[in-house]
Amino acid sequence: MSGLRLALAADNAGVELKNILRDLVGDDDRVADVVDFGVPDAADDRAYPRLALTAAEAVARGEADRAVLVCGTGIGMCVSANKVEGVRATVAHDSYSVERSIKSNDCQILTMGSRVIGPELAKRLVTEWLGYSFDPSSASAAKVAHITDYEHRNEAGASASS
Ligand SMILES: O=C[C@H](O)[C@H](O)COP(=O)(O)O
Repeated sequence: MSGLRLALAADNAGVELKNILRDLVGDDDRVADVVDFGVPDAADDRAYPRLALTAAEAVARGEADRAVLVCGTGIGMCVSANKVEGVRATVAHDSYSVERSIKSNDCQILTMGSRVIGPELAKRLVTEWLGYSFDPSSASAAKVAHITDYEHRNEAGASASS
């Protein structure tokens, strides 16, 4: 895959790792553009949902193809981003989960916890993550479509069992 437009965001717990990852992806030929939604440094204490929702909305609008979001655990960023319609976000700190988040689940957003993972492993995982793409002709596609269908039906008041 080439020409990815990436969004990045972090709260003050994750900003140091986010900035390290920004340098990494900025040097990656597979990345066409990087938008950093902040925070710029640890003095900025905006809460993680504000950063996550801003970045996830950019993904939902198609302004970014994918995003990497960092907080202390990755959990708050993940929970927040998943509230945005059309977004599939996951926290992942291991190689297999990172791979399957794309190949099985077509997740556009990877979240990480700076208090969970070290910078070198995080850099390696993001480098791997950039190399994966979802195959819309795979058996996984219908499963992901079920999620999307639910979102659309839920707008109309349907239930998960319908
Ligand atoms: O999931 C939340 C993040 O880890 C955040 O960086 C820290 O949140 P807290 O201050 O509420 O623990």
